[in-house]
Amino acid sequence: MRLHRNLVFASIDALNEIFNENKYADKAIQGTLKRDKRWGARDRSFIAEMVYDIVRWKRLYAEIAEVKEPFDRQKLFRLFTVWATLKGIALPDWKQLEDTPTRRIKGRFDELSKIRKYRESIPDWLDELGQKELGKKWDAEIAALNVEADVVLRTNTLKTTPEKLKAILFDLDLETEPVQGVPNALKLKERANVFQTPAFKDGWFEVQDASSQLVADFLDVKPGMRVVDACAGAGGKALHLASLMENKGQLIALDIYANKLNELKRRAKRAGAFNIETRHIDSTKVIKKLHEKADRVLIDAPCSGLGVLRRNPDAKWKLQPDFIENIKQTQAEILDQYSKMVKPGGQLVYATCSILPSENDKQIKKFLNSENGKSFNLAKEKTILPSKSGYDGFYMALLTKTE
Ligand SMILES: C[S@@+](CC[C@H](N)C(=O)[O-])C[C@H]1O[C@@H](n2cnc3c(N)ncnc32)[C@H](O)[C@@H]1O
Repeated sequence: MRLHRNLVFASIDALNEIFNENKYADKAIQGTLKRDKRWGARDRSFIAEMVYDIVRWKRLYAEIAEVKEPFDRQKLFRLFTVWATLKGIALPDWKQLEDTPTRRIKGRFDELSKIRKYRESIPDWLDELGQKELGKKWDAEIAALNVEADVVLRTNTLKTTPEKLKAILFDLDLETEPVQGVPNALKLKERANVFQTPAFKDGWFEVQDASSQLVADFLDVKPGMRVVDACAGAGGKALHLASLMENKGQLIALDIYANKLNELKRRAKRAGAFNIETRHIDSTKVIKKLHEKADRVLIDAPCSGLGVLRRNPDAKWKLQPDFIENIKQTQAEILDQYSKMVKPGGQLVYATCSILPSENDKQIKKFLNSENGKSFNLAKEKTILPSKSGYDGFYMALLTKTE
């Protein structure tokens, strides 16, 4: 592979924005890719791959390169030389790359790979937390969370079928395959930007990981029901729920952020999902008005996001232990208060994209032992681990409220 100067320099700029200006990796990459219209698909994937890799392996590469934060441009180039050397890419004779000790890089990589926190490139606190929560399973999970995620589509059954979607994408040279156990999912055989396709613009599919697609199914909604999606955000699961409800009945999408609900409305229009009503949670009244009114409630709770590190590698560096402690408190409060919206005999799903038991089954156990939780029974629960499934880490529990 020949390294192109403008692509490498643009990637270094993106890394500077991520590490020194606190930008999210996906936003920094998106902005960088817009810079030069002449860049083709290969150039774009080079930038995305290199930047994501260096973000993902920041700690390991910095140890190998013997550089400490803050990373000025010279240090960023040293991280880049580690990346290129480990990938077996011949380095050009640019002055920024002079005196790269290639053999030493490989030696240090072998040495540091013996220690998990370096091998998996994670902060000390995260390694300790993972070990404490998952014990022997942590090794395999953190390794799986460092693998680049597949692109999975969810067919919008309000507009088409997986078979038709597969055929339409095939005509665009986008090959897909079904995902076992996830009926409306199609996995891309090769990464591609699917957002430019007419099928996406016409609302035939959404990009949604296979594990995430199991959440709406878990709630067992039926057309004509009143369903509340209590933490709807920009609506990934709400759109899925609307399609399972065949646009019949009422789907009330709540969130504390109005801007996310606006995005949901935009997506719903594209998807042809007409039974969604958004309500901004700007006071406790919004929840009180819905007490005992819903056949089904989905709590897709705010969480650490540790199950989706594959697609957000910079979360390793942005997450803090305090945030996780606070979010657990929020999860408990949400379960306590929002469960009141379920009708007697109705059902509730609590879900997270975390692999930590303290955010998942332990949170549910605590709720079931609380005053409000006493009227619920655990019908079933599912923990999806990335090492076993190959998809994102998720947890979901279905609770039934007594009549
Ligand atoms: C995991 S995300 C939801 C993702 C969304 N359901 C989807 O499928 O695209 C959690 C959401 O909870 C929202 N949230 C945080 N605190 C909340 C609260 N107290 N009440 C309701 N929503 C809350 C966040 O704004 C965020 O959109």
